[in-house]
Amino acid sequence: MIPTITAFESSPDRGQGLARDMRVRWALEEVEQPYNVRLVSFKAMKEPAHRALQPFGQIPTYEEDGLVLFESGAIVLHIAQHHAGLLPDEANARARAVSWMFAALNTVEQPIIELQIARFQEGDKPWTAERLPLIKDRIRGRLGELSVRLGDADCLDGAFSAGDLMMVHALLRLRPSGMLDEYPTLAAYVARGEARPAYKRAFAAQLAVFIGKPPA
Ligand SMILES: N[C@@H](CCC(=O)N[C@@H](CSCc1ccc([N+](=O)[O-])cc1)C(=O)NCC(=O)O)C(=O)O
Repeated sequence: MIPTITAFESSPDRGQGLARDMRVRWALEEVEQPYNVRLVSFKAMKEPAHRALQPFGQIPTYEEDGLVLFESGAIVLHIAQHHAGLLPDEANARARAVSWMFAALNTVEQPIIELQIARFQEGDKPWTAERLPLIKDRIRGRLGELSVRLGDADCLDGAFSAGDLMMVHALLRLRPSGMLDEYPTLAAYVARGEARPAYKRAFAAQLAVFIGKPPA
C-alpha cells in the first residue's frame, strides 16, 4: 500500500522546502517509495480529525496500512528501517546514523528553532533585542562543533544516511538568516544534500503545491 503523508496546503515559505514534510518526502524519494500527499489547511490541522493523527495539530503525519505516525524524525526512521538506502546494514554504523538523527533534531535544530521563534513570534517583545545575540551564539557554537566534526568528509559517518538527511534539513532552515554561510564546510555539506536527485525530486514536488497560489 502506498503511504499518505500530510503537508501544508499553503506554507509560509511558499514551497522553499523548509517545512518538515520536506524531510519525509526526501526520505521517501531516497528509498524510491511512491507516496500520496494530503494537503491540510492551518484551520483543519487544529480540528479533531487531524489531531487524531497528530495530537499537536501539526504536519507531517504518515499513514500506511493502518499505521499512523507523527514526528518527522520518527517517520524518517520508520522509512529508513523498512527500505534500503538510508541506514547502513552494519549494526554499529546503523546505530551511529540514528545518533546523528537525534543530534540533528535535538542538538542542532533546537537553537535554530529558538532563532525562528525569536524572530517571527517574539520580534515585538522588548527583550528580544537582548536575547537574539545569545541565541545566535548558541547556534554558532553548535555549527562550529559540527563543522569541526564533519571536516572534509562527504557525510557525517561513512555513506549518506538518514542522519545526514535530518541534519541537512535542519541546517537548511538556517540559510535565510545568513548564518549558514559563515561556515563554508557546512554550507558545502548542505549543497551536496540539495544536489542529490532524491532531494531535487522532493523539492520539486512540494514546490509544485505552491506554484500559482496566492500569498499565504
Ligand atoms: N516535531 C515535529 C514538528 C512539526 C512541525 O513543526 N510542524 C509545523 C510545520 S514544519 C515547521 C515549519 C513551518 C513553516 C516553515 N516555513 O518556512 O514556512 C518552516 C518550517 C506545523 O505544522 N506548524 C503549524 C502549527 O504548528 O500550527 C516534527 O518534527 O514533525
